[in-house]
Amino acid sequence: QLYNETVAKAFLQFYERTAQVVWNQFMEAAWNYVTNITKKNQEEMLYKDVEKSQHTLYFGTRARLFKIANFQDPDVKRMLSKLLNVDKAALPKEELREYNQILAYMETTYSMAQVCLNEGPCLPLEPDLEEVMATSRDQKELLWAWQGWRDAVGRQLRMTFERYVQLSNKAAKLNGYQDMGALWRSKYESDSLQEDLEQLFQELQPLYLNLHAYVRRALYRFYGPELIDLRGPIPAHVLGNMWAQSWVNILDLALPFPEKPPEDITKIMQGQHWKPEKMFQEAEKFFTSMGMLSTPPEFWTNSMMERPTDGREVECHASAWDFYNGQDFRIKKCTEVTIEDLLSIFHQMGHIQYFLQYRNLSVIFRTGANPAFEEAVGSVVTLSASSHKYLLNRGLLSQQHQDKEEEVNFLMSVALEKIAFIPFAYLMDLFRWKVFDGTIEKDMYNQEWWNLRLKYQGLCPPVPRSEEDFDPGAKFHISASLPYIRYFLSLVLQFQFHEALCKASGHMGPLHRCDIYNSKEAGKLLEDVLKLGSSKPWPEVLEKMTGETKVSTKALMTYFKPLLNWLVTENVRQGEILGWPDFSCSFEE
Ligand SMILES: C[C@H](NC(=O)O)C(=O)O
Ligand SMILES: [Zn+2]
Repeated sequence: QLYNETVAKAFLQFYERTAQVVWNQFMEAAWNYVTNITKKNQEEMLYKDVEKSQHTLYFGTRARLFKIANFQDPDVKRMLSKLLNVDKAALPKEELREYNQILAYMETTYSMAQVCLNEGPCLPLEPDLEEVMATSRDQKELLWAWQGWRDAVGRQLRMTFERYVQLSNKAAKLNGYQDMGALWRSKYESDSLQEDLEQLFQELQPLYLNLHAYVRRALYRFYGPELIDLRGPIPAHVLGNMWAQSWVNILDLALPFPEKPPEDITKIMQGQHWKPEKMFQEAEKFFTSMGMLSTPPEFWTNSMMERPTDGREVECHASAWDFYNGQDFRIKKCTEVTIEDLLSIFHQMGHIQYFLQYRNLSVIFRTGANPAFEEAVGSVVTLSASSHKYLLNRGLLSQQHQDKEEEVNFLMSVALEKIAFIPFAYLMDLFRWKVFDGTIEKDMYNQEWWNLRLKYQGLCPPVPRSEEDFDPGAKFHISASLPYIRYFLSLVLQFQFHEALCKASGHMGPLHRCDIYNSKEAGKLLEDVLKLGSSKPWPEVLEKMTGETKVSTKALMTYFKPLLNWLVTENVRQGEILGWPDFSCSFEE
């Protein structure tokens, strides 16, 4: 028949040639906008977005004409089936324009928002408000930043978000999905995704509940009973982070052995006059030390490594960019010289390494095996980069070895970053899936958000919230319409990868002491996986790396075993209550 496999191959080649051009032009326009937010650049980006959608729709509708089921070549079948989902391009022209304007408005409102002091300067999120949340120990100042940020962002986005949900669902339905949450979940090619995720979450609960109880005690010691209820949720503004998604900045309050504080790597970096470019070079060097690919010259000339000082408005949230021409790859980050930013750069450089490894695949396959793989690549390297062995070897620590107690302190610092993150990363899309499927009605957005924050994270807002507020919008990924479950799955996956790569590198001893720097064997294993992009179903790719076809918490639990033992002993000694039976938030009394 007319649309046979031979025709399909020619069709896909035509797609390939045209997509590279159209996507590259869109990426350039989008980059120009987020690194110089002006009306003109927004218009240019919106125009290129329409062109990209027209291209997607043209090929998506024609892909439907092929009887894919009868085809032999697995790549042809997989490529054609991926073209069938045209996402927002399915919307009628006028609604697509409205949708793109809404997306730009939400993301820009977030990026431009500031909180103004009564008399004097207005502070942006990065680096100022994040610095306050990380370093202030004055709960009134923390509340000012926490509430100010939500007034400046969330409240402005509430109405727009309601329309965003409507148009998202309309686009999803036009692609044959129940709602946008179903379309987002389809990227994982699994009909048991939600059950599997819940299972992973349940397995990690003991670790989280013990950490939560222990940190609550530490905060109680510092802030006292008027702020902290030892049987209740923790107020969300005293955990060292604007969204309480990472608690690493309150390590000083929660150090298991305070008489053996870890060296302050940020101070050491600043003492050694590190600059942002050196931080990027350090991250690249990690990958080349494993025999993996180095970045092309364009990366160093075109990236935005610091917030510009020429008055330009930019989107500071860190991200890695593929320009789909096999040569141009960039990172955008408002870098500060801190260890937190160094590890964030390792994470972003992991995205770049993925882009480099799969750049010769069809554009259709130039994504991670699933979105969590993309996030796990950079994060698995940060597990080595934050190890004592690596930091010592790179001159960022001077103390030769860690004794048992210093090791518990180290594991606590990693847990405050990784374990604290688990329930946050899980609930972000639990919330949005329920918003998209209608379980959460628009006049319940904020109270349902805090119900989930209470249920999963054991947090309370520090002051009463209302439906005038829209606190979810105060998180980048919600204002930027970026799915988040990828970070939850990546949190588990990165330890599974770490275990496999450490084994390949010949590492002996505890998993948390492993550092795969300089390991060509680990590099080869990782490279063979990244080269596949999304050309194979991700269980096959996972099996290639780890020998397993399922995501498993085993490696994560192995990594943190010494800490969990210490936490359980400590919590029993203190008679801690795990969880928050006093579930009301203090101001409600
Ligand atoms: C974890 C996630 N990282 C990222 O966006 O790069 C975040 O910042 O919330
Ligand atoms: Zn990422």
